[in-house]
Amino acid sequence: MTARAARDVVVHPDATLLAQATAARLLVALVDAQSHRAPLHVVLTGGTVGIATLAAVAASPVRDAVDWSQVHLWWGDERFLPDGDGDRNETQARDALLTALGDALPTANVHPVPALDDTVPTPEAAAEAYAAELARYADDGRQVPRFDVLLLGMGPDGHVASLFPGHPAVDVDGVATAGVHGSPKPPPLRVTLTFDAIRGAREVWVVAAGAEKATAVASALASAPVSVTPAAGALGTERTLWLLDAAAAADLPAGGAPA
Ligand SMILES: O=C1O[C@H](COP(=O)(O)O)[C@@H](O)[C@H](O)[C@H]1O
Repeated sequence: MTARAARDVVVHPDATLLAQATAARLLVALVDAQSHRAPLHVVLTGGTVGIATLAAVAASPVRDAVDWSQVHLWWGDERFLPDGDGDRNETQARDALLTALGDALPTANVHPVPALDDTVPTPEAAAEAYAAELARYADDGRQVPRFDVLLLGMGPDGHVASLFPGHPAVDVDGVATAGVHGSPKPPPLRVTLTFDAIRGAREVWVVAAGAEKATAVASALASAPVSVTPAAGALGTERTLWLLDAAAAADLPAGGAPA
């Protein structure tokens, strides 16, 4: 399965509507997919719009149309901090959505990146343990499950997951995860999916809002080198979708983005 370089772009008026529309899109995508396959594997993102999207999922009555017992949740990246730290993407996702889903979402279906503790002292140890968990759900000789939807936020520098411009993790291949040191965005220690893992997803959705992201959005959609704008390398095998607010789309050519 080869990732496709063509990208679709949808622009919403503002960040609030972007999060609500992304939540609606995600819920319908899950309901549709559940009509013909199970279980589903969804990769969550941290970041401003990513967490607002999860909160919008929690607030939607359509969430009850999804059979959450057949949905597995993963993360595209994690800040390497102790369990329960408020800066962990997992903690924020639990607060925004997972707690609200309650018993509908079995605990065993939630696969956070291991947190910093005595048994997991380094990002590399967490990355290795997370890769092992991913491999448990993989088939067809793959390293990760066939993700149905993989959500990614994007930083103003063009990073996705914890793949930062010029950082070694951008070039890691052959493995599903990597430890990250010296992230330019705090905290410095992180764990990330690699591009190998991301590009195996059926659908990759990059969600970004705000004028400070406009330059990186335009760069990624013009297929800049991933060493410069990592988001350019975020591709799905069936679809790559960019979901933007008007401010983030401001530097795109009129009418959207080139493929
Ligand atoms: O640190 C992170 O940042 C990005 C983007 O965050 P945003 O607040 O600028 O939207 C996010 O995608 C990533 O998961 C997270 O770890």
